[in-house]
Amino acid sequence: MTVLRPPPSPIKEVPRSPPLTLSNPDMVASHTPCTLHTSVLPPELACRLFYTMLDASEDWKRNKWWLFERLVESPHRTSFYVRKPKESDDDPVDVGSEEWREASQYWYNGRNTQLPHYFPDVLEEACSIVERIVNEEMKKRKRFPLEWASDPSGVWQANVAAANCYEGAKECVGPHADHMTYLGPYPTIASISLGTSRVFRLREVVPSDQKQDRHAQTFNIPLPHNSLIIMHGSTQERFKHSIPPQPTIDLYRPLYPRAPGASIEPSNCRINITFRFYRPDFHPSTIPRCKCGTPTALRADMKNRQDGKTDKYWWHCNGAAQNDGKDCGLWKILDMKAEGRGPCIYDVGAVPGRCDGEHTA
Ligand SMILES: O=C(O)CCC(=O)C(=O)O
Ligand SMILES: [Fe+2]
Repeated sequence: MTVLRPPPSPIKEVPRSPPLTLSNPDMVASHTPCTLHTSVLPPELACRLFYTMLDASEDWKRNKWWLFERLVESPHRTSFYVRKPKESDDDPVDVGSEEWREASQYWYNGRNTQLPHYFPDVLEEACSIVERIVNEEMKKRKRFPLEWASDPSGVWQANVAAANCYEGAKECVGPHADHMTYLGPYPTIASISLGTSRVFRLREVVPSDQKQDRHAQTFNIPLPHNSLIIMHGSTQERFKHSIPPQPTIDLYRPLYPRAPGASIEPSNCRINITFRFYRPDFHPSTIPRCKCGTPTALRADMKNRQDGKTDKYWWHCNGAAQNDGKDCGLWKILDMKAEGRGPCIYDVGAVPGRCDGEHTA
């Protein structure tokens, strides 16, 4: 007897797109959930901030963590800053408190560190300008249901900054999405670049149920001195970002000398500062701990994205990074309501922009 079977369905060829360089703000906005802004600070301020952070970077550290029984070191130096509280702050960040020491320590993968520094004055000056640009941009964009609903005006403010120094063409940071432990879902992160131009690379994590239909594309965005890239809500949920090593870089020649009459020295360093808002409802005291006794880390379930409202996030043990590569294996789903977090855009309803959780770029 011959059994007739339908012919096997042909394996679908999914076309791959080559990496695309996004060389201007319009291209960045149309392919990614980020916006690019050039010449953001007055040139003298940008130069002064570059010199201040470059000098400070002598004391910045290379992060160290355990990876498969090997202690590895990050191929760049990093540091963490906390904004000085304003007199009008209801709930100021106290840089001296144990809780903020813990949050800062988290930036260094759980290693013991000194207290974080307050923003130097020049960083404060730059931060006010960056905040203005971020808020103008956010007014034009839809808001996501799980974003923090700060106050009815929806003003974004940075309360911490992480800084990185990449010396030469080979220093880099590998592909990652920023942990959301203190940022919460759909954070806005404003990232300024000073010094040598480097490529910022974005690559989408394609959800498991779309893998049959499409491949991720790599986007390369050259970030020149004094440019700002804003990673808007959904960037950390959908994309990994990196600063890849390059075969060569162009030296940066500052516009101004360090002091009047001094000669101008070209530099092979890039300074990056990411301004962030650590949400009060993700205060260090509220972060679940695991059996290792350390705060867990929060990350988005990038492969199983939902509708913006019911997206999944996981608290997971972060102990392995420092505990000889051993973790306690804890994975626990974030439950905003049960954990008493919010208010989110979704809770307050009437806010500027749309809040339908639909993704465009
Ligand atoms: O240097 C950059 O532009 C990216 C830095 C970064 O990804 C980070 O600090 O999380
Ligand atoms: Fe990052």
